[in-house]
Amino acid sequence: MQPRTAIFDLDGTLVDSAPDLMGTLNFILAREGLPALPLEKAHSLVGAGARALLERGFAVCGLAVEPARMDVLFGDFLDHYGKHLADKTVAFDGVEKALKTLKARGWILGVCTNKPTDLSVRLLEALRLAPYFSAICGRDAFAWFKPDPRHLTLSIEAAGGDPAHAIMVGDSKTDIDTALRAGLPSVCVDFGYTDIPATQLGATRVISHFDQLISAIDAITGLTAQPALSK
Ligand SMILES: O=C(O)COP(=O)(O)O
Ligand SMILES: [Mg+2]
Repeated sequence: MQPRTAIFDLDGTLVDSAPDLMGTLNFILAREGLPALPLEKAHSLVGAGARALLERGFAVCGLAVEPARMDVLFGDFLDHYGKHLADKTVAFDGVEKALKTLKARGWILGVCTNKPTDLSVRLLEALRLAPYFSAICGRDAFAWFKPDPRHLTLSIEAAGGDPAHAIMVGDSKTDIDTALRAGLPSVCVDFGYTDIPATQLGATRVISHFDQLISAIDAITGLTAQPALSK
């Protein structure tokens, strides 16, 4: 059988990174004399990359920032976050067990995230998850990024997989839209960072814990096998 590829989103899917992302956002806001935003705000702020997080954070505080000033703040954000990216961030429960099981079954694994590639690699290394992945492709890895489907299809190819035999696992509208545009099935976790309920995003399957990932994937691969079986 053709090896299959599972591509994972990072923030809100594999890792609960909100405490460190929001910690850095609040560090920048405090420096600008603005009040801290609560951790729960991560649901509406995280998902489109660090720059969007920063811009959205200032917008929530009612402040429009000039692009040139935003460039400087973004540099400061990356600098601070880079030093704190694994302070409080942990993998979601059951992640490593699920990755191990998929690997043992011969699946190719990869990451497709809107986080910068270098930070994504460093975070996954700090959490000892990097060795599971054949490719870790951030927002800057290609000329396109999620929800552009080429970020996903190129990540699959970078991992050595075939987009015709792949699935996306994510937590947000961005991830599921990307999978839909690429014509791929998807699994959406319902514990990530999104204001829209996971069940409303159009994913093929929704899971509430990584312990449910393997059966969700089995159901999807069973579904994709059905047309061939009925021929
Ligand atoms: O950090 C972000 O805003 C996005 O990251 P994700 O694509 O891994 O969810
Ligand atoms: Mg995410």
